[in-house]
Amino acid sequence: MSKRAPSPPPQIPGFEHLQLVGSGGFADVFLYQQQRPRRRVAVKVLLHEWSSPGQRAAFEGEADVMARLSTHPSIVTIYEADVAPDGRPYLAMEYCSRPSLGTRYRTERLGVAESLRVVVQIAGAVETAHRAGILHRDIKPANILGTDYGHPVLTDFGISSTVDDVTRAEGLSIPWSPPESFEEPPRASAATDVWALGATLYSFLAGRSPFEVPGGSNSSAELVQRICAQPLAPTGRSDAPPSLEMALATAMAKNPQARYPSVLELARALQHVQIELGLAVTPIDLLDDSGVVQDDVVSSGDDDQGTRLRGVVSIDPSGAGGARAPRPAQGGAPGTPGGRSDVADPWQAARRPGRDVPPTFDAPVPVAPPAVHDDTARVAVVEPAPQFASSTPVALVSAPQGLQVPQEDTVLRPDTGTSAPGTWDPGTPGPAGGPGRGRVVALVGGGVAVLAAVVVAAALLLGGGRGGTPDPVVTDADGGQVDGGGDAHDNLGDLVPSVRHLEGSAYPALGDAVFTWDQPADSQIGDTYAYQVVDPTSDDSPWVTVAGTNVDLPITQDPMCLKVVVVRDGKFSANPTHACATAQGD
Ligand SMILES: Nc1ncnc2c1ncn2[C@@H]1O[C@H](COP(=O)(O)OP(=O)(O)OP(=O)(O)O)[C@@H](O)[C@H]1O
Repeated sequence: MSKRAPSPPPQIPGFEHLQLVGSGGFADVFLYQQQRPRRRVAVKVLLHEWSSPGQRAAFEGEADVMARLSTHPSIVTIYEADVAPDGRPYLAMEYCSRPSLGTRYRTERLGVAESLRVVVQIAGAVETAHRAGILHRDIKPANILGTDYGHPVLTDFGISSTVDDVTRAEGLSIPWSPPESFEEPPRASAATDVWALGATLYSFLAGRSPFEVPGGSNSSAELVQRICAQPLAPTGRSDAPPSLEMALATAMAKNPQARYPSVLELARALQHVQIELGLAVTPIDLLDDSGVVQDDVVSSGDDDQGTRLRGVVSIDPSGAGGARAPRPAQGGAPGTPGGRSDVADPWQAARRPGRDVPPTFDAPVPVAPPAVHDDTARVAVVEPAPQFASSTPVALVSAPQGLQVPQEDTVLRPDTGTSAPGTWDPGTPGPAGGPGRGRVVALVGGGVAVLAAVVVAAALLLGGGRGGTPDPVVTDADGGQVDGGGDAHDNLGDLVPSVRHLEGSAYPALGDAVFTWDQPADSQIGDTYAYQVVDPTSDDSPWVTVAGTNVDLPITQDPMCLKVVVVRDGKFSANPTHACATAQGD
């Protein structure tokens, strides 16, 4: 936490100051009452020292990007951006009344189910940003806020990048930063966010950041050294399956090329874990089939946009449609994320669909929930119901005695290297002349050299999921399928198609219901199916795999409704087919 005193709240016409919410490295956040419309808003005010005319111009550009992204359900909503009468730029945004994940993961034992759900939701936000050409670069628990409705929302999209001095704007939060952030010059790409999101999930599960030693010394220098040179330890959660530990190890591979090639791929792997655990599969919210969120956001060649700094970088949105493929960045040198080759990277090859092992479904048996299922964030759900904050009490656990919590704030890089303002291509080293890493880098020393050798075996063992968004196929009132359950097409790349013609007949007198369905149009040898009885009071009914195309079930609900997916090579239909059984007379 910042040790400085908060700045005075500015007088803002149309807003009435209520109280301080918190202080960060670059800004203070205040709660204001907006007059028209009347609502509470969080106002983030840049400190005076960051408020030069150029910085204000940068701020406006950044606010525009933020506002566009903020239509995403997992990105904080921006209401307006302006300059207060005292000269400080401010952003008025949705006030998130729930505690941030940064607070929660230190004080609660977050369940596996909730942790997965939150991270998959946030992954949709990050992937959306990537497709718009924006890297977040400061993903961490504290930057995931909780809305009034308990939804997790990502914030802090490069607020520090609104400053037109790259050297000063350059920031990072060490516990969640990947090794390449500490190189000289630093490198940033989508892989940076993949690591940070993985590190965030790890933090939720472990109750500490990944390279923090409980009770030990956790200085920034020691953290950097461990991040760069030490293998990632398992979370230690008995309820985290090996596939989840493997997903974390892959997301946080030292070598950026050994990580998931996109945040979307990480999210899919986590969906796969959800399936394995019998949990509801959290949708990945993306905008459209093309993957292009905005057509006029930063694109390659924006080097002259000097006011857009580190948070707004050009990546190739055109790669988004084929989201499984690694995103080629422009001009990246061989061996850098931008220069990585789809062919030359054995780790990416190992992750390709069809080569993932092991498949999740291999026998027609119920997939049991985890033995220790401590997710208390159960709420009545409508399909699907991503919730983030617990509506029921959770066990509070105190921080271990003697724990030295590392510096979690976004910190400026401690150097005075010259630099030119502007965007930078994530496929190339950092901003021109790059801000030096000073002491941080010096501490890293040769540690980075060992990166490629560490942890990469994880990729070979990866069984990451490749499932899609489980929007159910709509059924009519009689339980008949409206959509027809044909081949699915969504925004997640190539997909396993859906079953067709799912129909159910309930026989109350006999106490059972029979569901039948047809194979997908392009059925393949080895296809199996999984079904889930829809329970309106729970989101974690088990998925059960079957080889055939019908199932006879005892009636446990009225009506009896079923979701069915095709299971192919460990992947599953992007769109589960959904139908309710029609009651028969006899
Ligand atoms: N929209 C919001 N609603 C409620 N609280 C918010 C909102 N935005 C930020 N905050 C809170 O205000 C405080 C300051 O946020 P800010 O983003 O400036 O800094 P930070 O993320 O804590 O630090 P840094 O960005 O320097 O790492 C944090 O406690 C954060 O949770």
